[in-house]
Amino acid sequence: MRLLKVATCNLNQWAMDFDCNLNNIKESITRAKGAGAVIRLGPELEITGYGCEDHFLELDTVTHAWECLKEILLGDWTDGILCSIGMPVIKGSERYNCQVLCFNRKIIMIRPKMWLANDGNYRELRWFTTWKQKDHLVDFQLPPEISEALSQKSVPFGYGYIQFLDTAVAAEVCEELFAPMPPHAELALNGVEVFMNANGSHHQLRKLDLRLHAIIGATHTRGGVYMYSNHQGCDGGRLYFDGCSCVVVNGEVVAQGSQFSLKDVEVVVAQVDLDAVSSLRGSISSFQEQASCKTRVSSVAVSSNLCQSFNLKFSLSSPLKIMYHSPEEEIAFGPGCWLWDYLRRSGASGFLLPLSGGADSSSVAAIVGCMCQLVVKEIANGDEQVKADAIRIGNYSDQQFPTDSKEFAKRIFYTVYMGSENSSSEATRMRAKTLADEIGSWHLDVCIDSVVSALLSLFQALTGKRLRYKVDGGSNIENLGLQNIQARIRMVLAFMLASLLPWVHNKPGFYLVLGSSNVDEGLCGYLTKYDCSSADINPVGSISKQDLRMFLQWAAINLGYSSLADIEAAPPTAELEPIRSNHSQLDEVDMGMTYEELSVYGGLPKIFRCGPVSMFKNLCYRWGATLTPSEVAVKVKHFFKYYSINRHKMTVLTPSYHAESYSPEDNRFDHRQFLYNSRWPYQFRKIDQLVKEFDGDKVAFKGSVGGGNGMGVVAASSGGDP
Ligand SMILES: Nc1ncnc2c1ncn2[C@@H]1O[C@H](COP(=O)(O)OP(=O)(O)OC[C@H]2O[C@@H]([n+]3cccc(C(=O)O)c3)[C@H](O)[C@@H]2O)[C@@H](O)[C@H]1O
Ligand SMILES: Nc1ncnc2c1ncn2[C@@H]1O[C@H](COP(=O)(O)OP(=O)(O)OP(=O)(O)O)[C@@H](O)[C@H]1O
Ligand SMILES: NC(=O)CC[C@H](N)C(=O)O
Repeated sequence: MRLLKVATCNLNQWAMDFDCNLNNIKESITRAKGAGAVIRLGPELEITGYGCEDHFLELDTVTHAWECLKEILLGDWTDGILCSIGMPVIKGSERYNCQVLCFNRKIIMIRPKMWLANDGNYRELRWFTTWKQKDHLVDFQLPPEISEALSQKSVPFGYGYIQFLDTAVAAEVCEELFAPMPPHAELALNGVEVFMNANGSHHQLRKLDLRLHAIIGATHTRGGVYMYSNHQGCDGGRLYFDGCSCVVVNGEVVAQGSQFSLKDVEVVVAQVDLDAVSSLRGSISSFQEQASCKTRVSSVAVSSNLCQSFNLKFSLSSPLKIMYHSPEEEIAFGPGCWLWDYLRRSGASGFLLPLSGGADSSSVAAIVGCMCQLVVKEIANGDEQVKADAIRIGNYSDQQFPTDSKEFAKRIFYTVYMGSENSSSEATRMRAKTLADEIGSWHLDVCIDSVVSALLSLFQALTGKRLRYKVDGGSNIENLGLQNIQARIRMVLAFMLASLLPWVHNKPGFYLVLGSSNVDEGLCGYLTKYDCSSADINPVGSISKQDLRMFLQWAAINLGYSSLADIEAAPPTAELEPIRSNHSQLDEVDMGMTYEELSVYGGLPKIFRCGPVSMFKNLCYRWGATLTPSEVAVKVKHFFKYYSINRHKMTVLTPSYHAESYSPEDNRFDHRQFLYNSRWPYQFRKIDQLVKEFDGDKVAFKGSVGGGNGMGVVAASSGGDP
């Protein structure tokens, strides 16, 4: 037997905070060594933080990374343990995203990333170059101060592996795992038994499965020990890196770290037998055949052993049942942990939320409540960092600290119901108050009518015109104007209260304003620009209404906020128009589309890259059992009209937690123009031609393809005629 103890970790790094990052790295190595591990893997670009973005273009960033690495190498951290440390490295004039492999106070090899992540949220090619010289390792001259301090002039740089006396170990950097031809296949044929994958991978609802499938697939049929390390937390942007560092042996998970946590450092250790890898490989004839004619990959020899031989002090890690969170839990814990990092790092003293008693703002309130519950639980588990942060944010004195989530919420969370004559239905007012009581927030109930009427009087004095709602005989313009005044006043009041309420209550600092518009409203623009959707941050901005409603049902039971069940059951309404016996304002009626339809529309342009015409064709298949092509055409045109006239609103969307692959967020994710010809003359004409062709025959497009979410199957090959 060749027994090996390995450690990987989740680290909560913060882009550009070198002290924080270095401390976490040192702590993780200390814990890995304490557990007896001989390999320690850390996440991608862990010294700088993954999300430094254009700071990577600054030479300072790379210099500071070397300074931190020097500090690690000058101490005893790497004694007897192979450490993979992620950082940027400049070689000649190019900058590479690297795993620096260190052992016994020396750098053994530098492995630059060969396939960069450059889609969706990722744009690594803006800062890094891919390493292309796959066939040999080159000599890298260490920067003079490093070289002097380590008494080491140069180090092998490039694609290759480290050959120890008793095993071979290689790095595979994040995206490389997901590439069509991942390096681990060739490395396995070259005898590499242990793979170290450093990641910067973000949370997205229902995504973990894809990641684990790739890791399991990497070693299932070709054998190997696959170590995966990821960041965990908000490192300064919209993404939440969702940990899940793990170790997989021959396709089975034997150690798995948490996906969501408030911890700064979590070390995951596994004890494995490398003979299980060689034995599996020896039993697969095709592996043997391909290995016998492999392309040789370069290696660096290290004359040390990593493994122990058979002994009874060493137990082997057994295969685990993989831990998956439900999507509802993902919504509670991902945004909850992201909010905590944001709060503790922003210097704010809490959050303020305009709480309407509707589904969206109530979801945000529940997520803050969940955050408070997580904080109290983590303190009870003995986490000193969370305790110190909570004492500072909650302004506790005399050795006090949070022990009850409602008491903690009272200190750090204001909720404000801002009723107007249209929204003061007793039902929504009471829903907001009951929920606030359940969560424990400091709740205020304000009437904004006097401010609204002051503005209307000013307008009348200025123009001589008095505005009327449509139900009172006013025009569309008046109707919208009246709604938007209320909506925007709420935003102004929210910011005023967030900055001044702490002063009123003798608390230090300021509160962050939370927004709560959801992804569907963003897509079709059903929100007032610069209203309460304009806040400091928004934890649900890329979550669909459908998912939020599921979350509310779950949270009513699992977070103990039972009033959320009533909130979920109420029909969504903006409550900006007067309620009359023959008129009440409902979102879906106002928008001319349902939230269910919006969830479908959302996926087609972004995930499946459909323009209006292929969206029409795909929906003919999906909805053909119940709608004629001309009815589908009307819906598609309606969506694209509102999508395009309101796209400008996405440019000022409040920074939101990224949770969905169809987020329309314009700043970092879904890059599109914001001035459109909203008549789409060319595309709509094409749709009309198709409608004429098919409606003429009265062909019903029966047999919706795919089922399930139904958008994938046909859309992926978009363009096929129905
Ligand atoms: N192409 C363009 N590029 C840049 N900016 C452009 C623009 N076109 C208009 N604009 C600007 O946008 C303005 C129009 O947008 P906006 O002021 O939002 O107003 P608008 O989109 O006309 O109305 C807001 C809509 O949101 C609905 N709503 C529903 C539920 C809740 C809430 C709520 O807020 O609570 C609102 C409300 O019923 C209404 O349908 C224009 O006055 C102009 O300033
Ligand atoms: N009466 C109110 N009191 C406090 N805040 C409000 C009120 N009405 C609206 N808001 C705030 O403005 C945001 C946008 O209002 P809108 O009517 O579009 O609600 P929504 O997006 O359907 O959200 P919700 O489901 O929370 O009502 C709300 O999420 C809420 O934060
Ligand atoms: N940093 C990366 O290479 C990201 C890889 C991949 N797109 C992920 O989300 O995991």
